[in-house]
Amino acid sequence: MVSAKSHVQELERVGRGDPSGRDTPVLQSWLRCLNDYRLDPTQAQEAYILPETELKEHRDEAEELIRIGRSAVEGLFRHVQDQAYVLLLSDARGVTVDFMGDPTFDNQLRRAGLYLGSEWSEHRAGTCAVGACIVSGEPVIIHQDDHFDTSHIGLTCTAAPIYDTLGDLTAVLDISQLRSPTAKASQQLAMHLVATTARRIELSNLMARTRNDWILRLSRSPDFLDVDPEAAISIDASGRISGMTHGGFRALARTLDLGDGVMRSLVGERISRFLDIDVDDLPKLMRGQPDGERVLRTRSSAALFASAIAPVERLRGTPVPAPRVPRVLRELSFGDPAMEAVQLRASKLVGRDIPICIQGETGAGKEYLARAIHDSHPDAGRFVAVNCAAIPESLIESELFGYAPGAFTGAAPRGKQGLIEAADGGTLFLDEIGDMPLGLQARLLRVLAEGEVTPVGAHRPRPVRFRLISASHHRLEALVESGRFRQDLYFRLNAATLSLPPLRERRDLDGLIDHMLRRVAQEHGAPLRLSAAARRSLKAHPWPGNLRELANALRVAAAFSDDGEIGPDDLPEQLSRPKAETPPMRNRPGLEIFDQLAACGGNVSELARRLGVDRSTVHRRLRRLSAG
Ligand SMILES: Nc1ncnc2c1ncn2[C@@H]1O[C@H](COP(=O)(O)OP(=O)(O)OP(=O)(O)O)[C@@H](O)[C@H]1O
Repeated sequence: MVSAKSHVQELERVGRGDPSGRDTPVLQSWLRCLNDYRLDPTQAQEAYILPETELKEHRDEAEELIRIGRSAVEGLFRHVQDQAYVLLLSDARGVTVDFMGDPTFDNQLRRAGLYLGSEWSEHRAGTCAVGACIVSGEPVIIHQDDHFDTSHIGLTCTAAPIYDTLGDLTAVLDISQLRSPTAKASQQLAMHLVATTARRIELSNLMARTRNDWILRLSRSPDFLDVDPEAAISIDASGRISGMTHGGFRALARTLDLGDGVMRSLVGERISRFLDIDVDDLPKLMRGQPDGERVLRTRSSAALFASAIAPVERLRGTPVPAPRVPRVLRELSFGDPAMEAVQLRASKLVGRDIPICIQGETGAGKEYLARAIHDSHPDAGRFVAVNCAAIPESLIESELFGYAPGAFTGAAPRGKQGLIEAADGGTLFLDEIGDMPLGLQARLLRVLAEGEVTPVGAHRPRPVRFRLISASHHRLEALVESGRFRQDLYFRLNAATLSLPPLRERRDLDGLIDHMLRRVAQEHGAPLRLSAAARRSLKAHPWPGNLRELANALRVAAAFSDDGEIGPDDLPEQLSRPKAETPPMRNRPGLEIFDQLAACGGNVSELARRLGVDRSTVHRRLRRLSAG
């Protein structure tokens, strides 16, 4: 590697106009750094990582792109992770909004700026792949001392732009290494991979956004036309262009010899201006037609292989129906607006490969909701629930990951399958994820990134595929801020957040009471009625233990009621007694735990600390009480 001193000298020579053997994109970027941004090559600047709140804004804006790009980016990462590559998805301002790297090298990656939240705009970081790509709009390799700032001259970075369907650069996909061979040519394959992945993301984006239009896929060769075309254009029912990938723009621009920078202006043009077809010809280009017939001519007489996809509406014959909330999800509430919003959002996530994070106070129904989402899918596989707070820390690893035969003293001789593997093909529900020890968070992150689990003591990873739903009563963001929860895991888990309202804020208490009473009556084996006075007591209670406390109260009342009529005296103490009275110890022992929990703001860990017991003990007590 060149020394910082000789690097600065070279930059100064270029600044004076001396000839240089560097690639043109690198030289152009150096000159922008020196002349436009007035960066001082002698002042090395560490990589800049955005503060949490700012990063969240960038991520929120890029949410859809991150979701659409996720599977392509994960696919690329699987190919390159063995070569210690890191992947960064940055937004159009150069801020890294998604990141994949080996968690083992976290500290080094963060220091080098190859991390979530790093800003790689050219005016801040100097010549770098993301920054140069944003300015030029072209894929670029910035290898080692191509970087402007001496802090970055050990890195090799290759980036490709991602354009939105109207032609604006919306993101940059970057693949980087902390250490690499000296020759720049070593990064050509990286360049090819990153450009291909960017093209696929653009295609997914186009397909997702233009469901009511035709999609025309084009390539200069028939190979992979249906699965990985060079270019794609969406066309509306009147034959006008409604969007395109960047490859699509190039294909059109070539036909009329148009220059760069006019992509946006092609939207709204008739496709027949560029290609020898109109919208009525598109059905002939659909899959299933003979390959030889799926060729068309451009207005400049070049031949292109083409493949058309009909609008979704046309394929179904009817307009796309609004999502209906499946029955299991519908039964979660009885007219509460906040819950209805949760139910609608949840119904859109059923059967999708999007991690869901459920937030809500203890007993608010997080696991119940997770099961309802799972059960709403007809082919859902197993539902494996893991309470990270209830399993003692020393056992979590082997419970989750399983272990190989003879992995440790006392291990079962045939080894043991872990809960993650047990969820293969189904749903893994990680309850109280905020209580997962930091070391295991890194291991879980690896499972999620790689789709593989390695049992304790095993040498070979096993592939796993599951839907992930996590839950926490902690505000995970606060845990991230205090360093108790990994930020990268947090971002991976909460692709979609569902926040359950606490029971005291719900406006459907009457409906809920009736619904739960019917269920308790079934368990009880006899009909139950609630007196008006008992209902008033239930409605006056603040429900610190939420739905669990309500279910529990009704079970207790059912047990005390003599003739199936529940009166106020049948309710647990904390509900039936006037607020100022000292409780006589008449009720089932242990129910006061709900009040104690409320005093701790619903925080099980805090209550465990105050009682001087394990979190798992508190959970066991709560569960025992709610099991009636
Ligand atoms: N919508 C609902 N209708 C009927 N009963 C419900 C509903 N939601 C939750 N419950 C009941 O409330 C109790 C607590 O629910 P659940 O275990 O899902 O809460 P949680 O938020 O996951 O609790 P924790 O934070 O302690 O893990 C359970 O007994 C469950 O059966």
